[in-house]
Amino acid sequence: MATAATAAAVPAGGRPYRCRRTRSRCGPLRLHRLRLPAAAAAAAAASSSPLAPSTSAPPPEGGGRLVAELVGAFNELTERMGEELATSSSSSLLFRALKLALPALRDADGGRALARALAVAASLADLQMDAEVISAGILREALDAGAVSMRDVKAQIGISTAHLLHESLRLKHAPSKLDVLDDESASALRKFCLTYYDIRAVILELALKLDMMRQLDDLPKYLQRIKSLEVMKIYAPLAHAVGAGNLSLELEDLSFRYLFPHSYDHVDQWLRSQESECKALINLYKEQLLQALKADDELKRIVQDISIQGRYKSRFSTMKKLVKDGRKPEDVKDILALRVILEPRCDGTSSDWGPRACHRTHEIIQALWKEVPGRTKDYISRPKENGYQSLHVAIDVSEPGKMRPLMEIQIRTKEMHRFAVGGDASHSLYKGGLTDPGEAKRLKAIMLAAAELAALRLRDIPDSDRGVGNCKNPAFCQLDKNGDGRISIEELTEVMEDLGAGGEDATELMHLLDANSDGSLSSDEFESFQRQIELMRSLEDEDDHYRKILKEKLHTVDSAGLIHVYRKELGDKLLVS
Ligand SMILES: Nc1nc2c(ncn2[C@@H]2O[C@H](COP(=O)(O)OP(=O)(O)OP(=O)(O)O)[C@@H](O)[C@H]2O)c(=O)[nH]1
Ligand SMILES: Nc1ncnc2c1ncn2[C@@H]1O[C@H](COP(=O)(O)OP(=O)(O)OP(=O)(O)O)[C@@H](O)[C@H]1O
Ligand SMILES: [Ca+2]
Ligand SMILES: [Ca+2]
Repeated sequence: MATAATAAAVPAGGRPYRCRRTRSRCGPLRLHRLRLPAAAAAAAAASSSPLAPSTSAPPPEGGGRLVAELVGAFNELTERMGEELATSSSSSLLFRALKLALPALRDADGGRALARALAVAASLADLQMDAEVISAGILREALDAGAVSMRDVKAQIGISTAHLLHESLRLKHAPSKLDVLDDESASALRKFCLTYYDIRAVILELALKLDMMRQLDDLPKYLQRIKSLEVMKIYAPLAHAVGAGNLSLELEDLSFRYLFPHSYDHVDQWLRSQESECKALINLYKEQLLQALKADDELKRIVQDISIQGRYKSRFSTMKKLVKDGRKPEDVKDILALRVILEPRCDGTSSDWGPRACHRTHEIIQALWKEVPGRTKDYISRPKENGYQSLHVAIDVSEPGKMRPLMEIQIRTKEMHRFAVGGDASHSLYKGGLTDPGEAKRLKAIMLAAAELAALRLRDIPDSDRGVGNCKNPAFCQLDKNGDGRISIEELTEVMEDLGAGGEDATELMHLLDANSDGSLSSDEFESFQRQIELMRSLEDEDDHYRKILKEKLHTVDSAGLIHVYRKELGDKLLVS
């Protein structure tokens, strides 16, 4: 079964993932517990992949394995956060949180607890949350499991992380305040959450809910439905309200799947049957349109920047359109979608350069593709009551003998886009169940204030020669405590002890990685170790990918095979008896 995570062709909102190092892991959330099997190490040594470690050292065991997990998880998180958020203070905070969580969770729930904690942290990093929120995400599972205490968190991580954890524990019980989960009480509860709880803790809770929804198969059916209902009524709209677009889409799709499995299957089958082709088309059209717009002389004169976003519609959003007014699938005009965002030149003397650029873009589109008559909406000439401005056209991308869903193109200026995302016509109002523009403004102000305060706490340590700009390899800098450019045996022993391993493990790891036998690790030696860790993690990802495919394939065989025949026969027989 396709997951909601695969539904969006291109991240619809939020910022794209950025890879600082030349690694291939900047994709959807996949963070796993690191295993270092001997076979994998042999594969690493034999591999011609550029990721293959230059050292043929066997993979570390015991405490060394914990260090490898620590470094792998740390690298992944800082990479997902992006360079400007991963300040020296943030790196240090994350490193400490991982050091506390790893030994506490390593063996809990067969390793799944650690994988869950890291997946939550990865979601938060993808949402571009700060290191305090991410560290709380790492530790929440350990706190729930009783493996660390609030006192540990306060002492070893800091008061801000402890506060977020405290808030998120309070939030966990918020739905129990309701007797019935109807629209009115759900809306009141959402408002309550956004008013009385720390907004960053709300976001942490959303990431935890996403993780819970991804594991829902493990729960009994009735719990699956109760949890899905809560997510549908409370958490998905909350995610829209705080602007966590992709997260809300996935929450919606997952809860849709558990609440209405038959309807979900219908929509899923229809969307899936054309998904890969349509996603490829979106990327192709995006490129074609960008080239055409950039080549146009008139546009060149009045516009200084053009960007295009694309997306494939989610399962739940499609279902809503289909049932809204009983329309046919071919009448849903935004299954494929592009959005052109134009930035008029600032030296423009004429104030209508924005609208002119949008209309010129429309003409170029008309020359390129087949516009569906009567489906164009010009909210630029006639803005919506809430002030929303954009020009919408529907394009028929079918070919002879090949019917396809329609493609919507939204054309707007950067200014109009800002308003559609954060102004009175904001997406949080449009989708987030907020009815009052004042409420959206209040939320935005709270968000900005929270970010400002967090930035004060998390900025680079002044006068530090180990700030982000000076530290090419943050994991190395965390281990090289005295900043002399080498990781000594004392430094390695210290981290081992923090992870609950002994000094002899440090000696063993040093022996394994110290290629020139000078008794310490240079940055080059450490980078070889990191490449090895990276390779192991990519093998794990592949394994995970294959496992998903096999699960799906084997399930298909099951339902068409003997078990299915048996079940049907039994059902038929019971019916006539
Ligand atoms: N942020 C924001 N986006 C909007 C608003 N109104 C419309 N949109 C976007 O524009 C798209 C299409 O809107 P319309 O062209 O008005 O279409 P519609 O009347 O919703 O028609 P159907 O898509 O056919 O149901 C929506 O799916 C949104 O993506 C708004 O007030 N705020
Ligand atoms: N034409 C488009 N091009 C690119 N992204 C879009 C386009 N239309 C919507 N999106 C984005 O895709 C995400 C999901 O949108 P979705 O289709 O569920 O709802 P919507 O288009 O905003 O509203 P509606 O339910 O009325 O269609 C949102 O982040 C939205 O901004
Ligand atoms: Ca050192
Ligand atoms: Ca050395």
